[in-house]
Amino acid sequence: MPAIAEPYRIKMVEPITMTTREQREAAIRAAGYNTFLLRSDDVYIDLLTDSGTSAMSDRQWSAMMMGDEAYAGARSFDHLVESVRENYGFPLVCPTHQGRGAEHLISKILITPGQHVPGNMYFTTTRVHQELAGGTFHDVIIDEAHDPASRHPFKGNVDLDKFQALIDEVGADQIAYINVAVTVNMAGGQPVSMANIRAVREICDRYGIILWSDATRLAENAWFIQEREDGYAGRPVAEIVREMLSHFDGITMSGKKDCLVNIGGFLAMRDEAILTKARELVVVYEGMPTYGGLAGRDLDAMAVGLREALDDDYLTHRIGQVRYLGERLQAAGVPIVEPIGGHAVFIDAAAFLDHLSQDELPAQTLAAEIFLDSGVRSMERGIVSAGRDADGNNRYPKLELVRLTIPRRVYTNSHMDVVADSVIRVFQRRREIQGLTFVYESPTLRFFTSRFEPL
Ligand SMILES: CC1=C(O)/C(=C\N=C(/Cc2ccc(O)c(F)c2)C(=O)O)C(COP(=O)(O)O)=CN1
Repeated sequence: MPAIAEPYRIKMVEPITMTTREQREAAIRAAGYNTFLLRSDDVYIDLLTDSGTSAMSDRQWSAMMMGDEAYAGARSFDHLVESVRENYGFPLVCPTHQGRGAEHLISKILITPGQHVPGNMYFTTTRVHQELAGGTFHDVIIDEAHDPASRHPFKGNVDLDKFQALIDEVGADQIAYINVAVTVNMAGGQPVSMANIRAVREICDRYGIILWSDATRLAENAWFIQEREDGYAGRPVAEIVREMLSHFDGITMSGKKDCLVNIGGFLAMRDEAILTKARELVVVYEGMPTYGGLAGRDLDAMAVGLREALDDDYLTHRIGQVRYLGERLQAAGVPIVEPIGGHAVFIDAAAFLDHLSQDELPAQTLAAEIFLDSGVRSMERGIVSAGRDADGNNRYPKLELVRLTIPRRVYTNSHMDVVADSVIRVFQRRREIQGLTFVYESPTLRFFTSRFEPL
């Protein structure tokens, strides 16, 4: 892909400082070898997450200054609704503090305890809210998604046979809804094709099953459709997003990704009955239906950001930057998930540290080693993130990954070079690296707060 310069100029900067090896050794020990527990000041280049870490534009900041902080019926809510209608095509919106707020509401609304919820690979907060509402998650993603080396162009696709088999097994009436994430975070930021979305829609129409989307990275998904799917070359991303979403009954949205804000989320839908239930619940868990746990200024920033995230030049640069980092690692022989995803480069930690067993926590170990080498923070997305099953046994995911997650409009390719050089240095001395073991294991979403020590 031709390198393009940032389609913006920088108007404000936040100084960052490089630490010493001694400072980093003390910091990672204090953090229990868990990058989630590091202090921001101890981190040089922060690739933990693209969630809430984007840089906002001058248009977003100025919209914030006009935020309406009325408790009820604020103009800011109207601005968000107008932006969702215009850009996503959904008439009804219920704001929440962030994506999991929306996941909480829709799980309670659509799931009757004992029902089943198929989806294209799990995501931690999505699955936990489905389970808390009494649902059982079933992974219906195509097999290629679980193979880091497979170059399938749409690894996020639903396996239609798996979906049909679940319907045949439990009955359509026992399927609360199917949740199609665009892109698929845990598979490596992998997209779903328009053809697959249409095919899932046809099955849902045949059986009367609700088709929902986790639209958190929908703009990046649309950019991959433009790049890879027949008939979409040259079509604006904004148009592709509208077509994608036209097939869904509604979405949960974490605005902290493809709406370019630091906090925010929402439910968007067509069915008034679902909105009515969402409004009954949102006042209990988030706030009035016109603010949903957010300040008016946050709603305005999200209304502007969701439109900016659909810009073709912005997306070509953003995805190009992720690809630049991935290609530098590939050139050095570092094993990564292919094709390179939209929001992150996912290192195949199992291949990288193939002398460690999964019980020696390769991804957790590698994330700590990269931080020790350079102060670059990444995230474990392997056995620790997968957690334990209902019987209390460790889940053993096929993907044991370290995610180098690129915030939007924050770093330059010079920072990407620092990251690549560090990962390559660690790769060159990988045989010296020993694993980690739990010293404290949190019972819920353990990757956030567990602590470890070297074996
Ligand atoms: C595809 C999807 C997400 O990626 C997502 C969040 N993502 C995060 C933050 C995070 C979440 C859960 C973790 O185990 C994790 F370690 C990191 C992330 O870094 O990727 C949410 C939830 O949106 P909320 O964060 O606005 O509530 C829903 N759907």
